[in-house]
Amino acid sequence: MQHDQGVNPTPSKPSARVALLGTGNVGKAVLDRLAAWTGTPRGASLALVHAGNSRGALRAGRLCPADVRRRLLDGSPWHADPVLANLSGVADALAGNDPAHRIIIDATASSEVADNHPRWLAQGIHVVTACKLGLGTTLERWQAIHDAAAHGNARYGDSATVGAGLPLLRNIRDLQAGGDTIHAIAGVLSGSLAWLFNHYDGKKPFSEMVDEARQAGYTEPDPREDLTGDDVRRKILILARAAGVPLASDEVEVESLLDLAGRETGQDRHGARRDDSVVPPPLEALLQRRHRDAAARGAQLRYIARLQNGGATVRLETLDATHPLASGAGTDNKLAIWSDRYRDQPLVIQGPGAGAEVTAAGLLDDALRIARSTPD
Ligand SMILES: NC(=O)C1=CN([C@@H]2O[C@H](COP(=O)(O)OP(=O)(O)OC[C@H]3O[C@@H](n4cnc5c(N)ncnc54)[C@H](O)[C@@H]3O)[C@@H](O)[C@H]2O)C=CC1
Ligand SMILES: N[C@@H](CC=O)C(=O)O
Repeated sequence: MQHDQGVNPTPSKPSARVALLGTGNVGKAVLDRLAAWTGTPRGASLALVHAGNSRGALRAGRLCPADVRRRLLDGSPWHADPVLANLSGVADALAGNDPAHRIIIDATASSEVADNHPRWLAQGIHVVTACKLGLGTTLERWQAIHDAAAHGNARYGDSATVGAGLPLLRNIRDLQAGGDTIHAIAGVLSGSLAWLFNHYDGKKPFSEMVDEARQAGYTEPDPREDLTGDDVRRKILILARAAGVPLASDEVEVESLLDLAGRETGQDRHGARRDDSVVPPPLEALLQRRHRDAAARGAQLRYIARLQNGGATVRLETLDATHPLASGAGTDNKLAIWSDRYRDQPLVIQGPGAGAEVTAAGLLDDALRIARSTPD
């Protein structure tokens, strides 16, 4: 599968036609970034022709991103026309008479949209995605995406799926392209949990902080996806598969924070869900105690994913302050990669790993790389 790495800037080629799916936290930030590029070469290289969400869609020869954004803010109706809103019509929106690239930007968390990635790729439409459900769930879907991209000679821009656009996948691929085998990777891959554990002091309820992280746009649309470890499971799967270890989803051993609390009290996750709080009282108590114990020895709580010896784990760890993965602030993700050339000391990449702006930037970096390449 071709990824979005080749850059071949050629002035005066037709603008790539772009469809944006999803106008939530990330999609809005994509629109803001596109609006800020109006009248610039970057803006000229990407023509937004379709913007859709679960309510409907807008479509035109060239949509004005600022207008689309305004219509979201003022609540103007979006066409609920099934032809426009229906995913099967998105490819039509991208059709044109010139050989311009066609790009779908997926800023949804929708499995239905991810199901369509292989179909679009097979049609030669490039897909750029923040959604991890394409590469980070079943091996069958992951394989279908690879096969379809090869068949359609299309690219799959996945920078935003892990690390919210940090160059994690790119470095793993570059190392392998240079002849290295990836031996192991380990890191903090959840921006929301990093933010939570960086700010939690055991005084303010963890549940309130989860709500703050949600409002700041760091969590998944459903924060339980972060707390159960499902989001990190998908990310370590995406990294592992890119590193040449084709793990199935259930081969990742995940310690869900929700189950962790349930195990202590004998209440299962479903029992905990019935009281309708995202962070049930047993988890509050458990985190308070784990935080107090860690702080007493100057250590940090970190939710760590590891790929080693062909297996992967995700769990809450207490790391000494001097541990290479312990440092970091805000939503920082931090990934250590061991390979042939980085055998003793790993390559370490760190930076903000959640948030609408960085994610939108990662998506549009991928889209620009595609737009600047020569259509095949
Ligand atoms: N928030 C972050 O820091 C990061 C988020 N992501 C990913 O970005 C994606 C979007 O996240 P948010 O913007 O926070 O979600 P959100 O819930 O704010 O927005 C999702 C959008 O998708 C739309 N949508 C749902 N089904 C659709 C369909 N069938 N067709 C068209 N649109 C549809 C919804 O109407 C909504 O506009 C998720 O997959 C998330 O995992 C990735 C990296 C970082
Ligand atoms: N919910 C995710 C957002 C980015 O993928 C996270 O917390 O990292």
